[in-house]
Amino acid sequence: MSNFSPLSLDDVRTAGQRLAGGPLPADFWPQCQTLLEELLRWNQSIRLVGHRAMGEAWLNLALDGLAMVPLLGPGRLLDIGAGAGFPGLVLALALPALTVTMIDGRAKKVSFQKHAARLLGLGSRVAPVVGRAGEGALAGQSFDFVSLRAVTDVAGSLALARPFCRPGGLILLPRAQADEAACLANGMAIHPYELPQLGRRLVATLRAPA
Ligand SMILES: C[S@@+](CC[C@H](N)C(=O)[O-])C[C@H]1O[C@@H](n2cnc3c(N)ncnc32)[C@H](O)[C@@H]1O
Repeated sequence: MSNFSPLSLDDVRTAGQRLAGGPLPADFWPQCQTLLEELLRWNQSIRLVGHRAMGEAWLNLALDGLAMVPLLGPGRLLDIGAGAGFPGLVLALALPALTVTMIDGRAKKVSFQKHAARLLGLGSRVAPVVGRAGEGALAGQSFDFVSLRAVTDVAGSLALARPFCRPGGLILLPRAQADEAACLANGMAIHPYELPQLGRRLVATLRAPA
């Protein structure tokens, strides 16, 4: 996106540390750089994401994913509609005690998830799945955390997430500021954050009854 000011790696790290709310693994930044470079390289021949430049990818994919870190802990995360692996892969890199299942209906996107997981040495901590949640895929499985970013509206996201969230588990929806009213109307808690150049966004959460 041409109207983005260039971001230095220092700017990115400072913002990312603030969003994550605590220390990240020592190899997080170089691993994330490798992930985004590989994504943009694949994206030249197979359209996976709308972003074309590194600055945009750092902001929208990496930093935006880090905003969920303070709300997560050890356990199992299901990222529904993860696309090329976002936020799932960023969260797997940021949180070594988290295992991440990513599901998407588009096989080409899941191929990239598998390739990136191998490249980054994420091994058995990451499980990429081709399929559509709500249509039988992963039926009967339950997770400590369920996230959906940019998949469908708030009520539709909650309907997709609920069957996969264990009692007492947490559903997380990273959303635009404009969705705050819809999140509140669905009984969700709001966790606002600020992205450099992109402004205020939020992660809305809903705790499943224990
Ligand atoms: C706009 S993309 C967002 C991808 C990623 N979450 C991100 O933020 O970059 C939405 C993705 O959701 C996937 N999707 C939509 N409904 C789905 C469902 N029921 N199960 C699995 N994937 C779904 C689509 O295939 C698409 O890749």
